[in-house]
Amino acid sequence: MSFPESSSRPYEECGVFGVWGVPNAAALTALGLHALQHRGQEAAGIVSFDGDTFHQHKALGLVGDVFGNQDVIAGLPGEAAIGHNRYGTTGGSHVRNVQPIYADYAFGGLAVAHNGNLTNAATLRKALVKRGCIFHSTMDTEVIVHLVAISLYDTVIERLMDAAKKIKGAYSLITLTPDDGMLGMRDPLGVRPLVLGRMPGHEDKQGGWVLASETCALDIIGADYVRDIEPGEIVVINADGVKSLWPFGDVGRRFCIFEYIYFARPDSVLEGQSVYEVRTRIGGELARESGVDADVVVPVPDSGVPSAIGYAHESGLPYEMGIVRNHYVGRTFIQPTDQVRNLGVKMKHSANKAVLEGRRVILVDDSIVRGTTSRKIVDMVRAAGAKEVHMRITSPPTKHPCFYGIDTPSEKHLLAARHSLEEMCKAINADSLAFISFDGLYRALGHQGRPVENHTNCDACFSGDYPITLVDKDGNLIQQ
Ligand SMILES: O=P(O)(O)OC[C@H]1O[C@H](OP(=O)(O)OP(=O)(O)O)[C@H](O)[C@@H]1O
Ligand SMILES: NC(=O)CC[C@H](N)C(=O)O
Ligand code: SF4
Ligand SMILES: [Mg+2]
Repeated sequence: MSFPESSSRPYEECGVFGVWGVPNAAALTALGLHALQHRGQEAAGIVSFDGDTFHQHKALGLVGDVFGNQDVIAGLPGEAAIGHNRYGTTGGSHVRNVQPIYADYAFGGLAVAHNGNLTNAATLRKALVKRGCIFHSTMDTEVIVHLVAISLYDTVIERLMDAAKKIKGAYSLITLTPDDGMLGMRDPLGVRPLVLGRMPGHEDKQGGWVLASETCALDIIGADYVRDIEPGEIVVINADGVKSLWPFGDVGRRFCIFEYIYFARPDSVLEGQSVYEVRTRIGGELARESGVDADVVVPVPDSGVPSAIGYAHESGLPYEMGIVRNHYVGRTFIQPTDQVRNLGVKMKHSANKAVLEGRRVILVDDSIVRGTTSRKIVDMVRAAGAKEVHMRITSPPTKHPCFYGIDTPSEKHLLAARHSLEEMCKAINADSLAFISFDGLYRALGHQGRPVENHTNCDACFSGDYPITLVDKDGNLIQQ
């Protein structure tokens, strides 16, 4: 099993979704996964439970391709279902690496869907294989399935809690069991999101429950947002309602700050904050920190849009669509080689001469990873006749890989890890380049600045301050 740092791809993560106590749960799950498509485009899967038997369908591809056929949904009966959109962090893009993972135990079946990445999966896997466990995939998630199997506790919930105490890393999990219902679980620091929703009831029947990575997946099926699952919380959802368990106690919280900057959909609300509003505020902070004389503010679509609106508002400059996005091309970083990725950027964006010609342009994007997008866009904007191009980025420089569920490239591929600001500016051919400061970013989240102590969020890909031990990478356990 390879650790994600070997990856030459840019980043992405996964979406999880589950429904309990609602007719046609699989159809709702397919809709929920559709709303979460931006979180993973490699593979999709659903496992349903009809009160007696589990059913599953999973395949490589987009949700629409995998679940576009009514017969497929009809083959997933039941009032409970969980689903997963994958972009792998540990384990390649193969048919055997599609989630949810389903396993048959002596106590019955269990399905698991995971967003995040375990930092001790390789270490645990080694030990599990040694004691006879036979793995069917190369995903980190599968160690959870085996830890549940070998646990000496009686109930599934106790076994899952036992497994949770052995794994390290980031995880938002949804599991489906025959007797205990649907379970949702967030890692002790709550690095990845997970929200609870409820379907409206009808006549004397109460509405069922929904778990999802983001609130946009509740909206698509008409579910009401109830609350976020808390860091370290396990919710058990069944006919008795929602019961919370706290196996870890309170160890703080470190929600991924990049969810706000890039991953999440702008119409989602995470940890009580609208993603759209946070992004527009980051744009405002950026305009205050690194304003420049110019004629027009242009977003790099899609993720640069809300921040460019905030930047334009704060600077008083007009906001214009100087770059038009082709909506039939997905996120560029899903392309596996640099050559294809370069072409992908051209396929995806085109310059709008009517806005750019003769103008001094401020471009706003969320991040520079390899620099592929910025370089292409700046050249494109110049070729369309822009007089000056100033690049403004709504994250601090990305200098470190993520080990918590985002498939970032290793340091050697990260432009900011190896170059100064001036070198980066030159590399992307811009007239000026500025990133949001850490304090500006945290101000946009409602803080005074980046907390010196009692950190509230994970920002390790910018700061190198990893809140959860990187067991496999550092070899701690292996040495022990
Ligand atoms: O420096 P790079 O390696 O090019 O990566 C950075 C780019 O990748 C992402 O965009 P992407 O087009 O993937 O997705 P989006 O449509 O959501 O902005 C991100 O928004 C940056 O624009
Ligand atoms: N990006 C993710 O959240 C992926 C989940 C899991 N680590 C996998 O590789 O399948
Ligand atoms: S390292 Fe970056 S992307 Fe990964 S969890 Fe932390 S903030 Fe998010
Ligand atoms: Mg982008």
